[in-house]
Amino acid sequence: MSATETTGQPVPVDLGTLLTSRIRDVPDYPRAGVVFKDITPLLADAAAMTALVEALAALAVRHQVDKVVGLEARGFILAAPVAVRADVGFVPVRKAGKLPGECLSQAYALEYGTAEIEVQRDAFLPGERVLVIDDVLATGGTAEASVELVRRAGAEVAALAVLMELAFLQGRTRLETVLAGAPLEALVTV
Ligand SMILES: O=P(O)(O)OC[C@H]1O[C@H](OP(=O)(O)OP(=O)(O)O)[C@H](O)[C@@H]1O
Ligand SMILES: Nc1ncnc2[nH]cnc12
Repeated sequence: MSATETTGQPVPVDLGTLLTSRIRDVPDYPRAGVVFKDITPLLADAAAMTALVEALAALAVRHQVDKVVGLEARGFILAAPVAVRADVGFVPVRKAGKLPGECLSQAYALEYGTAEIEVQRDAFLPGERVLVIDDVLATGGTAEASVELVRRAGAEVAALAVLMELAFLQGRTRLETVLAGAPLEALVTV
């Protein structure tokens, strides 16, 4: 996206500013007291989505990953085009009961509930390097469970990337131990 100066020349807009401008706050959703970060305006904006996918694909390349993992459901929307752009495979981590065949499961709590996620046991070759992608890091429960699950499936978590980190919920601190030095990349922090 670009703004237009009085000269008529396009001026590049900072990525963080662009992404933030396309994420909408929805108070008291899905529960009273939660401010929900709605990414649908960003998904509907081709220029913003392109910039987001390019930034995440650059991380996949920089961290030399073999696979990109997306977390159901919003993580899928970001991770699948990133995998294509980075020319690596995509692996879905799904809510329990959705994947066929032998799966590994991990239960967890998130900002507004509890859930269980699964990955197929044969999703990775041993030691494959993986970039885990999600839209929002809130309490870190989902990210923590996914990192543990991916490791249990035999892969190495090279990095975890999120579109938006809600810093006041301290997910980054919670993830320090499980990440064990693997970087947490947040494109936007609020
Ligand atoms: O850091 P946490 O407190 O764990 O919260 C973050 C998670 O919450 C949302 O997922 P949700 O389970 O609502 O799934 P959705 O993508 O299917 O809407 C979001 O997409 C993250 O995965
Ligand atoms: N506040 C929030 N907005 C969007 N997704 C979330 N997942 C967990 N907390 C969230």
